[in-house]
Amino acid sequence: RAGVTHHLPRAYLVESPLFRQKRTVDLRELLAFPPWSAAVQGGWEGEEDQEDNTRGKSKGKTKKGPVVLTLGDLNCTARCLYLIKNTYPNIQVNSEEHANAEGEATVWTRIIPEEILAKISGGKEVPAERITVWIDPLDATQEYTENLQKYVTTMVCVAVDGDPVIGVIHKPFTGYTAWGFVGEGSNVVPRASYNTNFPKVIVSRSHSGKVKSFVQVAFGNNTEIIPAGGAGYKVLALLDPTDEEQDTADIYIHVTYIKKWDICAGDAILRSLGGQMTTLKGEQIDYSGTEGNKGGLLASIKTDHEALVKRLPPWEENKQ
Ligand SMILES: Nc1ncnc2c1ncn2[C@@H]1O[C@H](COP(=O)(O)O)[C@@H](OP(=O)(O)O)[C@H]1O
Ligand SMILES: [Mg+2]
Ligand SMILES: [Mg+2]
Ligand SMILES: [Mg+2]
Repeated sequence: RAGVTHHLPRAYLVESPLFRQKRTVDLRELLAFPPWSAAVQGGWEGEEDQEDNTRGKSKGKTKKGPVVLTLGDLNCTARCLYLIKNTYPNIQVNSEEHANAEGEATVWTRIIPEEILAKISGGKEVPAERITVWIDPLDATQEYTENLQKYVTTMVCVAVDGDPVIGVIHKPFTGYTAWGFVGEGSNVVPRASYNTNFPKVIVSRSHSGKVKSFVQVAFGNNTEIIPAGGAGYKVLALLDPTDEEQDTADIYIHVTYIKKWDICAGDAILRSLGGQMTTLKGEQIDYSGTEGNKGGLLASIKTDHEALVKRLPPWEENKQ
């Protein structure tokens, strides 16, 4: 018996404020997470004044404000991982890029800015174990190397029990940011209407597989197909973002393998607006566990999504 006396009663631990603080997360804290909170709040102007100024160097000005160097976002990966893991060891963080976060001394104060407190009500406490964060510091890498900057985004997504809940898609070269919080709101809106009889379909330009014939079988040989880079960019094409450099489309289809950090943020934003992103068989995508999505993608909004799924030809994952 003597050996167990040093154990504190479990009830004591669970009631301890310290214990609770580390194990439940107010989801609004994650929307307000410092590396992207400036973007969520609508601008990068204050960025260089922030106490913690490691996010990225200003690379000159556009009429919409400073352009943030994409390398800064890669650097953010290390900080993001470190800050989240250090504060909430039980949150699962999956990021496309890995960097050594040693020596990162920044502290996350977890203060939620007034603007977010005003827009999103409380009661969003979730046990950390149920949260998975997906980070894509650079989406449309191929296009970035071709200097096609309009396609480039950085994305963050928070999933709870595998469901996408918060999504942020930021365009570092124009400073535009779209975010959505399922059940709470979004700073972006859908367009007034969508043509799904003869839809304009946006698809990958560099990982296309056999998407063209797939789309033509589904919607006809004259279907307008828009090849574009970036999964974040293609989701924004379904909405009405206040960003000039943006194609528009009625649906987004992807037929090859894709990773969950590429799609979770777009899925969350679409869901926050009543839209849907599913596999080509119409299944919800689970944003916990493994990083790959093998079922392809169909994204739509203000549309009978199931009816679209029915119009798609048979699809086999290993034939793309
Ligand atoms: N078949 C595939 N295998 C792995 N990643 C893929 C893929 N198809 C698309 N992706 C990734 O999904 C994102 C959007 O692709 P696309 O621009 O072709 O539509 C890109 O993310 P990254 O640029 O972050 O790597 C791309 O690498
Ligand atoms: Mg990649
Ligand atoms: Mg990506
Ligand atoms: Mg990437």
